[in-house]
Amino acid sequence: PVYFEEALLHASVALDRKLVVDWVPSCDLEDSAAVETPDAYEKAWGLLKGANGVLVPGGFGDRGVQGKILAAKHARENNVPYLGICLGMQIAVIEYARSVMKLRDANSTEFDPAAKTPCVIFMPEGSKTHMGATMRLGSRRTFFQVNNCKSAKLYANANYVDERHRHRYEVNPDMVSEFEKAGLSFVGRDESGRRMEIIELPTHKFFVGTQFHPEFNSRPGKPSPLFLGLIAASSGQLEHLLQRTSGAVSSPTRCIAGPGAPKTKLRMNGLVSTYFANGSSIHI
Ligand SMILES: NC(=O)CC[C@H](N)C(=O)O
Repeated sequence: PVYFEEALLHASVALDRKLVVDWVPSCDLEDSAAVETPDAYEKAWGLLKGANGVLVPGGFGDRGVQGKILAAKHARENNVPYLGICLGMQIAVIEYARSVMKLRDANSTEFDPAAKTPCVIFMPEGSKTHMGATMRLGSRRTFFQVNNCKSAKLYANANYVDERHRHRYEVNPDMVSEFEKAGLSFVGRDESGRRMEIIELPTHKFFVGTQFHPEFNSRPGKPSPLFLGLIAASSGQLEHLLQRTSGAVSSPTRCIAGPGAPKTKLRMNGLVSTYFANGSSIHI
């Protein structure tokens, strides 16, 4: 979780906004919590609904997954900026399949090995390419498929970007065209074109999911482009930022208020899980 908070901070400092991070245990958003722990349920939904942006980070196992799906749905339906990282991208895909495409059985085979509509699947070649290890790890290249999407603009219209990975499952490549027909764009892919790396909802203010972990490459003074996008979208500065990063504005104007300008309090929420523990812990 340290990486996420630091990446959020790097981006907030660059955009001159005060960051308020509320960690929401995703289990508390689930229907069962309304009955079993009503106070926690009220609190979790209050934080989520009050947030200017939502981050759902990575995780393993199925604990708290339903709560994360509800958070992605809330962000998607209410035009709240959303960044889903790794598992956070996979659950956004599952949510889209279930809610928008009416594929009620859609799931990841990580959570249900017998899923009738497996929209996220175990990477078949993982074990072969990594000498017995099943995790796809380390820096890999993502190629942008289109240059007018938000993430390509945030990465300064690069043709490709190298970011770090840590996963065993991936979007089912056989369902990609079905998703794209239903409006979900897969704007970044690996060199084969079969492995999905970045999703976007073009009609949404900022709804982005990445199979990679952009937080690992964020540094003070050199924030992750996608975290900048999340914070900018959460504080009404995305258009200006995109003009700057995509080169439409040539002079290096700051996209934010200068020193002494009043600060906007940015309240963000997220849901999260830590990397190694299961899904229900805390976050932004
Ligand atoms: N780091 C992650 O979020 C991993 C996501 C998922 N559990 C996978 O293995 O693909």
